[in-house]
Amino acid sequence: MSFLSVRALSKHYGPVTALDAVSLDVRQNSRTAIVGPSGSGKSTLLRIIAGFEPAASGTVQLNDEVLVDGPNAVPAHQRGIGIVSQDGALFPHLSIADNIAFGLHRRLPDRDKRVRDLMALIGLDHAMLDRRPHQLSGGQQQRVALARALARQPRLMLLDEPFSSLDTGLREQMRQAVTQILGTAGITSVLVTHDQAEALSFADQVALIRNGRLVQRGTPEEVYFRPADRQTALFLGEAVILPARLNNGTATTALGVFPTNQRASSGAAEILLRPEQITLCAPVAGQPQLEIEHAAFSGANWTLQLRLIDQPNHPPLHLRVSGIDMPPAGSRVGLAINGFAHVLGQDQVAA
Ligand SMILES: Nc1ncnc2c1ncn2[C@@H]1O[C@H](COP(=O)(O)OP(=O)(O)OP(=O)(O)O)[C@@H](O)[C@H]1O
Repeated sequence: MSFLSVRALSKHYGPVTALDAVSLDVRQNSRTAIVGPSGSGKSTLLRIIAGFEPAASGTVQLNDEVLVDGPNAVPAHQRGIGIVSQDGALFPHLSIADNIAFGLHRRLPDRDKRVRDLMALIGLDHAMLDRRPHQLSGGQQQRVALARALARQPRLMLLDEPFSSLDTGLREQMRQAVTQILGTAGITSVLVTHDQAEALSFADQVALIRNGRLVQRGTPEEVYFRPADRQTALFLGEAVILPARLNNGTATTALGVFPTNQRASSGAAEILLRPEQITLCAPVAGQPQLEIEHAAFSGANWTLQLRLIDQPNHPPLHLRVSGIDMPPAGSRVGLAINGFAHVLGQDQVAA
């Protein structure tokens, strides 16, 4: 049952088609991440849902209430939607308490208590209530922005790249904290990000947009291991993509014969393996053998360049693997493949 329903939403800026008939369903109490390259239309979609931008055509419904029907739209402040943007946009001249209370009615009897409860929810000390935003760290300011948006008890929370101004460690920490806060508050949320790892770890549904079109949506595991096409595969993470000949549920490739996730397909195709599916092993007679040409250590992983020994014309294979005892450059190895190779479709949208 869809809580937020977007149907055939289109938007043009002069000759630019920012959104081209995008449809998306979001379940209540779920977390959706909209991911895509820069300029793909993610923020435009979020801004139309929020009511900051009119649509050319299409509809948006929230809990069966029509918010957008072509150019007709319910005003943003009547939608019951909260939004947290990249910079948080706190009012610099107001205290933290007043920033959070901004959305609450002035005569609300338990106003102070609501503010204190929200401070507790976002994990900030009450002693910070009298400070101004510039006296807080970037991560703390983003928490306050979230508390301010939560104060209005929104039906839906929109998060527009809310972690992108934070540095890596804090980003991860904030992502976990926000996921937990939204879960505790039971609020349906939609996150826009161009960071695929962020999308995969935040959401229970990932929607991938390219050139204004929805290319794929599914669980993080579905879109990562079974991407719709080559571009999507490469966008969502590191990928080993190989030409293959399909037959009866197997793919014959330069690296060997693997089971595929599409029994019915046959003929020439490209298959995808994620680096996590590949491990190095001792060379096996009768199986393709490889030589390690370069091995670069980067802490948790090694990045290897491998040469197929019996196929001098085959391009080198680049692989990220983990391991403590890495054989030195020049060593011969074999590869073991875990799970299924995914058969890639044709790219859905021309680049
Ligand atoms: N106000 C505007 N006027 C003209 N063109 C716009 C406007 N806003 C967005 N666009 C164009 O619409 C397209 C989609 O932009 P949008 O901001 O939605 O992309 P995005 O996926 O959010 O990108 P980013 O990740 O860089 O923020 C882009 O080609 C952009 O240049």
